[in-house]
Amino acid sequence: MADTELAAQIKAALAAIEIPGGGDLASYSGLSEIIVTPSALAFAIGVAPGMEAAFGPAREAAIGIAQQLAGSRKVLVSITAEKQAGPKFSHGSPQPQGKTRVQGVRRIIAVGSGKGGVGKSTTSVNLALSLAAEGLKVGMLDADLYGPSIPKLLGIEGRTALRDDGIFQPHGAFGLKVMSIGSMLVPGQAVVWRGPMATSGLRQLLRETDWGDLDVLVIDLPPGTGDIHIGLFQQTIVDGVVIVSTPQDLALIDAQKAIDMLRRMSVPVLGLIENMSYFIAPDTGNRYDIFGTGGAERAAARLDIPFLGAIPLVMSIREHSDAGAPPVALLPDGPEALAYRNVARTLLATVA
Ligand SMILES: Nc1ncnc2c1ncn2[C@@H]1O[C@H](COP(=O)(O)OP(=O)(O)OP(=O)(O)O)[C@@H](O)[C@H]1O
Repeated sequence: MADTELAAQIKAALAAIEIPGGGDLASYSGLSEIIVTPSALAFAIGVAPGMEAAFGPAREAAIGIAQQLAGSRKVLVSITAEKQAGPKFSHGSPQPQGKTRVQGVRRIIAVGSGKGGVGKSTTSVNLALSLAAEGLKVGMLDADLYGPSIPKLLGIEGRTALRDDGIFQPHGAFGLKVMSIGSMLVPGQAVVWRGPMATSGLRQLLRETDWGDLDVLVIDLPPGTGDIHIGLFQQTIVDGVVIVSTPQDLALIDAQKAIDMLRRMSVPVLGLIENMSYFIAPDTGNRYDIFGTGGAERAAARLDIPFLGAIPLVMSIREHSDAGAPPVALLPDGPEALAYRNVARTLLATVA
């Protein structure tokens, strides 16, 4: 059956569910679009603030109905309270309420960047592997719902992450426990989740994954500052965020914006990593500071945050990463891996 047909069939079946205040779920204006992917089915029920609990039974019934029709797909049905007026962050989002920890996860370190393409995901993966090399139990969550690249970087693309009881079973990759929205998509498929639905999709990935017992969960955030960041920081205790930047000024200006948001939301900024900092010539091994030196370090000092280190621009990082063999796993004692591992050690010293 085509995805659109299945979505229509589920919507029709939701007419059997009564909602608080009268009426049925199928014709309720707060019902989002029903999204069907090869291995997941997701929709959200938007409710007025304070009505979340009242809609609980309708959500349960919707999950039951959707699951019957969805086959082996993982069903995600979220209740999202509409935004209410209140003190504004950059996006006019609600004030943070109770933040909680994720079961079994001792620390969460998120990796962000001011803009896309600075190598945030590559850095996240190698940072997570470097923390594991220090003897920690490490998990990795790809929160970049709009461009999940972790499955590709860790060589788990195209593998679904499901378990019978509806709880996600993370993938094992190079000793990491890994979960990504990308595990539910076919390669190249765009994610159409937006706004509150993306936020609650991420919440489910975070909370409904069997992480077991982790010392650290590294979260690869989307670039910039958006609903996903705000939702995560409002609901979850994040021990700190590491910002990845390239040496160019423009990228640093964007990084400053991200740091500003974190400060406004009282999320600790653990430090700045300068990626693609200098170029190592593959033939001679000579170092070239193609963007000048020390830009990120000076920016870190100006922003009063730790400078965690610099990662060189090396062709082999790109080639190996894009082939699903991250340098820290492939050659843990190679020069590229050592650059990441030094950053991880500095980070651990900073956190300690
Ligand atoms: N230090 C590096 N040396 C060489 N290439 C790198 C380095 N870091 C990242 N790259 C390459 O740069 C490209 C972008 O990296 P990556 O996908 O990690 O960026 P990103 O900031 O996460 O991007 P997006 O915003 O799209 O998620 C990739 O092809 C990656 O292999």
